[in-house]
Amino acid sequence: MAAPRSTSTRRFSPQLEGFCKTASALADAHAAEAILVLAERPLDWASVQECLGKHTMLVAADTEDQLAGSDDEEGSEANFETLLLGMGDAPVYERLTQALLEAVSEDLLETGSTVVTLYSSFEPSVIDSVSLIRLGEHLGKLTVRDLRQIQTKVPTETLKRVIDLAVEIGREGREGKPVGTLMVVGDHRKTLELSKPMGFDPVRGYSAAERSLSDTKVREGVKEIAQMDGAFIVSANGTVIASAQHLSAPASREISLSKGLGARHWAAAQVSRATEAIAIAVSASSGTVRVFQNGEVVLRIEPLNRAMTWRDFEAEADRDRGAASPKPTKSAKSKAKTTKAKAAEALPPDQSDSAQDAGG
Ligand SMILES: Nc1ncnc2c1ncn2[C@@H]1O[C@H](COP(=O)(O)OP(=O)(O)OP(=O)(O)O)[C@@H](O)[C@H]1O
Repeated sequence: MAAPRSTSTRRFSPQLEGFCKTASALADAHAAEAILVLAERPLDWASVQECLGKHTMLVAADTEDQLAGSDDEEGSEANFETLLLGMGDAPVYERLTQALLEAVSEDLLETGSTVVTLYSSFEPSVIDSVSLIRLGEHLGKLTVRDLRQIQTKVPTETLKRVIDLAVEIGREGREGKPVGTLMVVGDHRKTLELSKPMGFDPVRGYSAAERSLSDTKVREGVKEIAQMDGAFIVSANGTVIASAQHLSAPASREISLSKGLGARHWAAAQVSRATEAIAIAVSASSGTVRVFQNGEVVLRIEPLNRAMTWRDFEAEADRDRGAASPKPTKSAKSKAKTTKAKAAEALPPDQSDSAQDAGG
């Protein structure tokens, strides 16, 4: 049984109280759906909750320690919905964005919600800022990570085009039905060696110009073909080389994926591990787009209800990739479940021979 967590060291300072009251008033004035606290250390959650009042409350933090006592687990003094970010030194703007994306993907917030956020922007670990964020406007302009940080031989223009197409497929589906797909971009010769047609390939026999993703008609055709089983193979210059392909890259013990991701996502992870290609998986069930490189998710884009635009990240272009890279995220609650099922999760559905091997 978990011991009750002590709050004795967590002061509810007059400053924190002032910000909580301000956040609550702001949420009332703008009919905000929720108040999100981005915490850098555990707070006196009971007092924070009391002060924030009746609003839906979320707390996001980088580590489980920082979230301690905030959720509805035994021994907690509050019942915030918690979001574990694991983003280390990422700037507050990125962490807030990730927290909001996570909240949307966990169905804690709607994509069009208005949210009041409390966070620390000037003095580390001290809540000193409050913002009113309209998610529709904010998240529509963002991706979780800067595309340019994906270091690949595939030109950014091609990647952007394929990812935009994937996002459209995930968001729009086809004729009211959700559609998932898989696109593998770059290193197409090696990718072809690891694939075989699943049946009829609709792009076969067309000239390269007729298969170029720079052409709107080709992109529309890809959306049609995406309803079929299998993967697209796209060259670095944005030409569709093949479609409806079954990928069978070798399993790697380095790969582990979140629970709930099935054969399509395992195929994406494995082909990106076995080749220099970038694999882009669109989940039919959620519309989420995941970009895989070297067996890992390096970018995740949630299906927002409006067109995504790409920001210019000049200021961050030279930043060290590792330091700037948010780790894969998960809410604290789903993480607990994930840990229990770890061995099972680490295996692709069709490779259940050795949990230890695959879990790495
Ligand atoms: N190795 C593969 N190569 C190409 N396509 C594949 C492969 N494995 C699965 N797929 C495609 O993915 C589809 C969905 O499979 P599955 O439901 O197991 O994947 P998933 O990762 O759970 O994705 P989703 O979230 O879209 O359901 C399959 O019908 C098939 O079209």
